Amino acid sequence: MTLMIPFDNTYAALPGQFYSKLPPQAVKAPRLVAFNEDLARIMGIAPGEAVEMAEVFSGNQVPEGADPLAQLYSGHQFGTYNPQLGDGRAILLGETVGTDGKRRDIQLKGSGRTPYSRGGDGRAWLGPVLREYVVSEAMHALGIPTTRALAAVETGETVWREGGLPGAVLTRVAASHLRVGTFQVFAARGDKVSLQRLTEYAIARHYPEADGPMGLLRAVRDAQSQLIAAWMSVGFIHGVMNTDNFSISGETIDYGPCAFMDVYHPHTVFSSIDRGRRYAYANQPTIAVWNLAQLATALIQQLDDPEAGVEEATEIVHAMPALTEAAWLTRFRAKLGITSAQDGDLELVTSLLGRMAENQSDFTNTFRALAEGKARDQFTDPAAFDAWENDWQARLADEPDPEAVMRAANPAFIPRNHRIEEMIAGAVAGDYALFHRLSAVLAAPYRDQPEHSDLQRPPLPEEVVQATFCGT
Ligand SMILES: Nc1ncnc2c1ncn2[C@@H]1O[C@H](COP(=O)(O)OP(=O)(O)OP(=O)(O)O)[C@@H](O)[C@H]1O
Ligand SMILES: [Mg+2]
Repeated sequence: MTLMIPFDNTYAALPGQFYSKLPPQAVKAPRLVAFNEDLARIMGIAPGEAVEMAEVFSGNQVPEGADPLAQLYSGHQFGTYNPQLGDGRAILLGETVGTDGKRRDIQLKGSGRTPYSRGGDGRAWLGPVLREYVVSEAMHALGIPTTRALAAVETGETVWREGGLPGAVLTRVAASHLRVGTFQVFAARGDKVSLQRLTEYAIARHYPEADGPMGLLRAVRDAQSQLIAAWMSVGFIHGVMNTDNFSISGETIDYGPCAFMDVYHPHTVFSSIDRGRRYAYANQPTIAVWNLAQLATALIQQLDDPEAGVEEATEIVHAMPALTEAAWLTRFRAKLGITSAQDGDLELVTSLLGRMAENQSDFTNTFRALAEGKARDQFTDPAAFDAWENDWQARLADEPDPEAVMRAANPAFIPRNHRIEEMIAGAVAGDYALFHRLSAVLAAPYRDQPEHSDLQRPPLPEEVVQATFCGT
């Protein structure tokens, strides 16, 4: 068996301003720890022996047909513009077109220094690599647009963070790695030609029906409002929604400090560096609008008269909150078993969420329990649920099969933080059992799997993860 990746590269054919071409840096002793056969199959990749795959997915061996490069981008980090970021620890190997006709990037993350590394070492350690592997695959199984994980390799090298940690490389797959920041860097430089080229490229690759820069803006807005609503519906907190982590394709990207909420509270933040709570759970829709406004600002720079584009761009951006709210309401209706729309639905949802916040309710388990008639147990004061339940039951009267709707909208399993941490601790000690179990269970998050009910349990007080770290 020889690994075969049918590369078909387009980004590498763009002009040189968009990237730096260089191979990944070799590592000492690569060992393949995970390979996603299902994803490989869709991508038309023929797997090879583990040893060969370890060589390729660590970056030690550049596979035939790859055209490795680091992409240039910039971005607003916590609201402050950083003029040059770029892949400081990632290498795009190239693209494939899958058996489903979809074009996907294949990128190594943690593959060594590049011209964009600034002070960084270009590396990743095993913890964040496995976190991104499990959580991104869980998001996919939840039905939420996301980058995916094709492989994970331990490098056999030590990465220095707070102390010495095992190094690793993630092979990430994405519809593309175009970010809002990819546009911002050329707008900031006043490079209209590159901006136009990039706009054409993004339209051709993601939104062929879009008409010009404003059509692209509209398409990104629509995709992102759906995405944010989907995040909200599963209690996902991205944690670092900087414009360089905001994709043009509408996929979730960069699983650095992300986390799923256990106890519901709208102000929940996990990321240790998000001291201003900018990226709190309930702020995500607003931040998405802010990010879209940065894309709008960048895109209009390519117009002959940027001022003339301001009005249309503003209108497009201003329509985003209503679109996100509509998508949000559709999702939360489904979480209550409702498929039709009636006045009062919004109040029904917000009233439940308010009671959950006051009663320490576990977000995932409360919604899942609705279909099982056990939700009142999730409230410190069950009477708070009873008062709401009457209105809800009355609303369900016209719904043909609310239970099936709820079971398809409310996952039984999410990647809970304390389990992710436990998995990482295990893997660092050489035990991948929990990694494999989480991967298997989270592949079917809407299915009852009573033999894995321990993975549904919220953390005990001593297990609660207080903070997640970008220190990746
Ligand atoms: N260890 C590192 N060495 C060099 N550059 C790094 C390192 N970690 C992060 N960076 C760079 O810092 C910037 C912002 O980091 P961020 O945490 O958003 O990215 P990331 O997690 O590496 O990548 P991505 O957004 O591709 O998932 C990026 O330009 C990234 O490449
Ligand atoms: Mg990033």
